Amino acid sequence: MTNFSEFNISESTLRSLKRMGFEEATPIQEGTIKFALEGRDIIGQAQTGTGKTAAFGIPIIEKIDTNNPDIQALIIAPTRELAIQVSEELYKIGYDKRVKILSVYGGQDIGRQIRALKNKPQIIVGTPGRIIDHINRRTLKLEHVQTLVLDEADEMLNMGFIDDINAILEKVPENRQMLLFSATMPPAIRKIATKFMKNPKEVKIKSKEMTVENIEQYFVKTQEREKFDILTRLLDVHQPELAIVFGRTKRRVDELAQALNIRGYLAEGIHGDLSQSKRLSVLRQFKENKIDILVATDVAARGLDISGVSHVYNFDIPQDPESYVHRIGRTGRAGKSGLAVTFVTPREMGYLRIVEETTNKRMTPLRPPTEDEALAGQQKLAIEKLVEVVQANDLKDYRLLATELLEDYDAVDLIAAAIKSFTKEPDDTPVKITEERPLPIRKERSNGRSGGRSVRREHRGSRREGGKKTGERRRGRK
Ligand SMILES: Nc1ncnc2c1ncn2[C@@H]1O[C@H](COP(=O)(O)OP(=O)(O)OP(=O)(O)O)[C@@H](O)[C@H]1O
Ligand SMILES: [Mg+2]
Repeated sequence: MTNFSEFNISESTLRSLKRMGFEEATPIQEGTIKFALEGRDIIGQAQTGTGKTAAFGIPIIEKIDTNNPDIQALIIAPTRELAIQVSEELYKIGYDKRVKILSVYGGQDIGRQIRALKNKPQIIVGTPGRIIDHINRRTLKLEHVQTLVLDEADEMLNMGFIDDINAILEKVPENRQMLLFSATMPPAIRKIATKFMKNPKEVKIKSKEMTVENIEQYFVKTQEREKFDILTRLLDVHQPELAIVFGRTKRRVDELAQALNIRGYLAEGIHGDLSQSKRLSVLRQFKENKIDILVATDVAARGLDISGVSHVYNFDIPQDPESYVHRIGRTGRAGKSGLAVTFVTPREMGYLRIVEETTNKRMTPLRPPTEDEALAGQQKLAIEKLVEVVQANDLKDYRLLATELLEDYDAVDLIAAAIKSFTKEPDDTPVKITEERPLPIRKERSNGRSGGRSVRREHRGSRREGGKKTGERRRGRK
């Protein structure tokens, strides 16, 4: 690995990187920064959580002329959450150089964005729909853009943003540099890329598997109606630091979040029908550990970087292997370890095999924990909490009471009672989870890795979230 100081980058950026704790470049950064600085178009593919944001962010910051008030770089991302996250990372990289960055996305007051645009940002990070909106209002001038980035390019095309992206491309100078990044690059996107790009340099970080090694991957074969109890037992045994549970539909996510709360877990759902402010507040609560479990549709999968996510549960197996890669990639980021469990009904085993074929990695079958094992998991946590209280050494006001109690009761009974009261015992309060129809029966992909696209489109309607309430357009869906 190369230390950032060995790249041809400025002192100010090096200082910012150092403050961020970045010392060595990750492989994708090492493979792309030099070419990006030279002005080459790039198609960059590397596993989830391996620093693709900085791979385009560092050269962009380097190239910004801070004396020039024009918008010099435009980054397009599929969701607002991601647009915000990318702008934050760029802000950090450009901190010492004092680069001005603005994010624009649907759901946020446009007047406020228009005022912020007057403040002459040099980099814009935005979602396609809102960028188009600003172009139409003539509040966003892109004629001096030198670098254009599509983060999660394949997802934006899947979401039907191709017309929007075409329209945006028409507004940026033809001789701009274009950078395309994602962990998955299905052949269709390469084809489109070559249409838009000039002699792109393809940088693919070679690895045996498409998913990172440090994620342990399991599957549980189970009937639909048993999934929820298995999930709660797994949560009890695993005791995740933070977990994401993915569900197939918005209804599923709402029901799961509610059911988890009924059973005593701190969970919140996130999906495209929620208001912008609700989505952001849920995400903030999750980042601040005020909730332990985020229940999400694929909306939360792409690109989000939340430290502390130790476990990912696919309550429903995703319909296409790319989604799987991005979903489980929310854990095991930046070299940390993670664990992913995918639930699969017997009829859906074909999908599991397709995922494995694509990722080139087999999932280990996992036996669902028993109720006793779940209880043992919770008791272990209770003991940890109890010991923490003891170690905090702040029991002065309780010692006398304890001594008095010990005159009447047995010491072991008292401790057992304390553990019991700290233990979240398995709970079978009835919950409502509407059964999802299993995915249509599928045989293994016949033509290897490249056949996913058409299948993905067919079932689009049932999986994807509509953009109606979100102010984002999703065209191109027939
Ligand atoms: N050189 C580095 N040294 C240390 N940490 C890094 C480095 N580069 C990036 N990171 C950190 O690694 C994490 C993952 O980076 P990033 O979000 O860019 O991954 P990604 O490749 O875009 O993943 P995804 O495919 O999920 O979008 C972030 O927290 C980021 O700050
Ligand atoms: Mg990313």
